[in-house]
Amino acid sequence: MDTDVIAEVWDTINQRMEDRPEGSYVVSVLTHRKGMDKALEKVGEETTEFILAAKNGSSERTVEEAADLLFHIMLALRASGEDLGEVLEELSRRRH
Ligand SMILES: N=c1c2ncn([C@@H]3O[C@H](COP(=O)(O)OP(=O)(O)OP(=O)(O)O)[C@@H](O)[C@H]3O)c2ncn1[C@@H]1O[C@H](COP(=O)(O)O)[C@@H](O)[C@H]1O
Repeated sequence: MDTDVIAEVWDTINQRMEDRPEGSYVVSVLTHRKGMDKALEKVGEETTEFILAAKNGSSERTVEEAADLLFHIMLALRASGEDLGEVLEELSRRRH
């Protein structure tokens, strides 16, 4: 399982906010006029889509929607000024 991809995507999100390249989805969400609400709105949408996919029993859609949800949670974390590393450490502390 490639767990490094989470850290890599987080780094890309931070890099996009430094470089602000044209056409970047990350930049479009994180600089939206609605501010953090845009990222939170996307988390809400993707949560609903994930629930529907899981309830419908579609394996492919469930995987895709879970990826969308995880990604948008990362964007919302960044919009909140939180560090993904702290979340991963919290998860790590809960292991028993
Ligand atoms: N993982 C993702 C990722 N997952 C989903 N998305 C985008 O999220 C958007 C929203 O998905 P929706 O399901 O809501 O689809 P939609 O029909 O386009 O809906 P709306 O955006 O119009 O509301 C889509 O445009 C997808 O392209 C992503 N965009 C970027 N990434 C990662 O972020 C990195 C930086 O992306 P850029 O900022 O675009 O360079 C990429 O290299 C990827 O690693």
